[in-house]
Amino acid sequence: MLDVRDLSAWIGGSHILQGVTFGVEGTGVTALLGRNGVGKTSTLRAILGELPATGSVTVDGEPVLGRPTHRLVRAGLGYVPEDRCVFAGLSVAENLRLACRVPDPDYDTVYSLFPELRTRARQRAGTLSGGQQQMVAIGRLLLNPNRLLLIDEPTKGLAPKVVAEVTAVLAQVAQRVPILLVEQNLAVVRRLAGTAVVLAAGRVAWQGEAADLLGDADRTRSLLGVGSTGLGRGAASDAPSQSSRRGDH
Ligand SMILES: Nc1ncnc2c1ncn2[C@@H]1O[C@H](COP(=O)(O)OP(=O)(O)OP(=O)(O)O)[C@@H](O)[C@H]1O
Repeated sequence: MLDVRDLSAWIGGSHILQGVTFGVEGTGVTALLGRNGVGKTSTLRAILGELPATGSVTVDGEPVLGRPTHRLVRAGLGYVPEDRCVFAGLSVAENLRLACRVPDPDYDTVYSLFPELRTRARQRAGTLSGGQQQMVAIGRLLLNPNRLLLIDEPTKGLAPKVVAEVTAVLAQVAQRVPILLVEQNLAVVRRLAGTAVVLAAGRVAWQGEAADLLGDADRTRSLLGVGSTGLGRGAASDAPSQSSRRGDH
């Protein structure tokens, strides 16, 4: 449903995306992977019109590259950036209400997936844990109809138990709407993704079935710089460079 072809973008004189080409199926989770700094976030931002880019991006055959971001969001591309962007000074209910763009927002789905958002409706979002803020960020997208969700590192910095909770919720969300997921935690990728696209130095270095990537330790190591052993152990056990990541609960 999403087709990205020859996407090219520059940031401050650096050629960050150098002809990225891949597709996203209309169901399930496609993981966008790669070592730090290879251009995963930039790819999402280019698709969404936040980063000027050349090439072609189509959604269900409709060209969207270069359209303003708000138009793409209205057309059904939902985005959860890495920093989640919840309004810290507003309550959970206010954060949700602000996101509504349709007359009949789907609170039933949101509250069935995230019961805590109802019980914490009056709590200021800034006082929520990282995992709860992630729920707000995903929940507010689901109030509106979506054709595709682009979610950037949703488990980054979260405690293992919370990673497992967020992962379980994403699995449920993926049954309703396809997800393009940037994720460093390979246990999460293994649990969620049917397809994987691996970037290296601004290009697609590999794409195929996620199980084929993660089942091949040498390939995983050469493409991602991490081993694939023990992937089933715990949700946070395989993230590279976790020592440099922020602790959060
Ligand atoms: N605003 C910016 N100014 C300068 N350089 C940038 C900016 N944004 C990204 N870059 C550079 O572009 C490259 C790609 O960044 P990007 O965030 O897309 O990578 P990534 O694969 O998502 O990395 P990570 O896994 O660390 O989040 C990196 O080298 C990064 O330093």
